[in-house]
Amino acid sequence: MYEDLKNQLYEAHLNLEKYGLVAYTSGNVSVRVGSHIIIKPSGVPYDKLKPQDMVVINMQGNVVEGDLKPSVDSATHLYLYNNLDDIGSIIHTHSPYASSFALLNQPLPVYSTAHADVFGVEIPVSPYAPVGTEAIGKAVVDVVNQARAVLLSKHGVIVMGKDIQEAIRNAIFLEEVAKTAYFARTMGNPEPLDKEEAKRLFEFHHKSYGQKK
Ligand SMILES: O=C(CO)[C@@H](O)[C@@H](O)COP(=O)(O)O
Repeated sequence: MYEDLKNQLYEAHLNLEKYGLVAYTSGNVSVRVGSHIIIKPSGVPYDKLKPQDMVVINMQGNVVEGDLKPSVDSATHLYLYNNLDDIGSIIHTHSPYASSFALLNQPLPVYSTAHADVFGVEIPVSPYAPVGTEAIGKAVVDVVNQARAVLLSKHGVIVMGKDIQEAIRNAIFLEEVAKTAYFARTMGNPEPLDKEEAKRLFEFHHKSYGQKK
C-alpha cells in the first residue's frame, strides 16, 4: 500500500538528518492519506531505515500494514490529525536550537522577517506531557496557533503542514529562526517585529513568494 508516499516519507526522514534536526532514532514524520496514517517505525536508526519499513495505521492506531511497531508518538500524531483538519503531515524533532527554547519553556517571538514569512506569529510552548499517549497531542492542540509549530516543554518540537513538503519546510525554518534568535539573544536584547508588519510579511510570503502565480 502507498508505495509512493512511503518513499516520500522515507526521503523526508533523510532530510531531517541532512538538516541536523534529528539524530540516530530521534524524531519522526507521518502523513495522512484518507483514513490512514503512514508513520516511521519505532526505534529504527535513520541509516537502517527503508521505505518499506513505514507503518500504515488507521485512525484508531491499529496497524493496517507493516511488520514493525509504529512510532512511540503515534498517539500524538493521531490526536493532532483528529483535531486539526488542515494538516496532512506532522514532524516531531529534537532540533537543538528550537528544543533549547522548549527546555526553557520560552516561546519563540517573531524576531526576524524569516520567522514572519513562514510562521507569522510567536511559536508557543505546550506544557510537559508524557511520551507514548495522546497527552502530548492534547497539550499541543490547547496552544497551537496559525504557526502550526509548537515547542514541547522539556522535550522538542512538533511542526505540521498541509503536506510532507510544507511540514519539512516548517521544521527546517523553525530550527533556522530559533538559531538566529539564540545568537541574537547572546549578543543583546532583540525586539519582536511589529505584529502588523509580521502579518503583512506572512501574507505576502504565502501568497506571492517564489514561483506562485
Ligand atoms: O522523543 C521521543 C518520543 O517523543 C523519541 O523517542 C522519538 O523522537 C522517536 O521515537 P520513535 O522512534 O518514533 O518511536
